[in-house]
Amino acid sequence: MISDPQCSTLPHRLNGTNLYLIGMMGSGKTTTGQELAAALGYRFMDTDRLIEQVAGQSVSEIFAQAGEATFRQLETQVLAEVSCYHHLVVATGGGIILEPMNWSYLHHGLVIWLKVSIPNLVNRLAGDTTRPLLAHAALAEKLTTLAQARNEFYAQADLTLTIADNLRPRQVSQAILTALPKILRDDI
Ligand SMILES: Nc1ncnc2c1ncn2[C@@H]1O[C@H](COP(=O)(O)OP(=O)(O)OP(=O)(O)O)[C@@H](O)[C@H]1O
Ligand SMILES: O=C(O)C1=C[C@@H](O)[C@@H](O)[C@H](O)C1
Repeated sequence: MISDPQCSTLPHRLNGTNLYLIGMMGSGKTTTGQELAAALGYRFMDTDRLIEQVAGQSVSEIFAQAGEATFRQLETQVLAEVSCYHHLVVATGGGIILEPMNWSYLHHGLVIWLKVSIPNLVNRLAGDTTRPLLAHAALAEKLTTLAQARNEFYAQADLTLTIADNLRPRQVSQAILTALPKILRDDI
């Protein structure tokens, strides 16, 4: 539940507007998104998990068997469907920001960038084998290269939250709740 009285009118002011979390792999979109959804009384969805349900395969299997281009098509298809609903917190795939068409769906809601330092991402993702773009690569170097190519797209978010390395998921969620009123638009 929302504990800060300043944020207690937030669910009403949001009026069901979806919140889309964007950011690098490991930035905490899923973990934080679940906290945020619970605090707002929203449903939580994760585009990677929805793609896996549609395809009947894991993200790694889709990349290996059908290739990244097919994964990206599925990602756009899933995002288009998700954007038809409301009262959702959506954890998006790290690369969803690369496809211009995806922004037309993301902008149906409010877009929040979880900006996490590369060393912190490395700590979180070391040993994780579920992210195909990080397989067979030196983790810090690969994450740095991806971030350099993507940060200009992540920066198109409505809200950027720079996450201190020691901030727990619940504190990140609380920081989003505190910052959201400042970016609420009149047209939502
Ligand atoms: N604030 C946090 N503090 C410490 N660990 C965290 C925090 N947020 C997430 N983590 C951990 O980092 C890992 C990655 O988190 P998560 O899966 O939520 O990231 P993600 O952004 O959804 O990644 P992806 O885009 O690859 O699915 C998990 O092990 C999670 O427990
Ligand atoms: O950053 C990326 O491009 C990706 C992130 C993951 O969430 C998955 O969407 C997939 O592994 C690709």
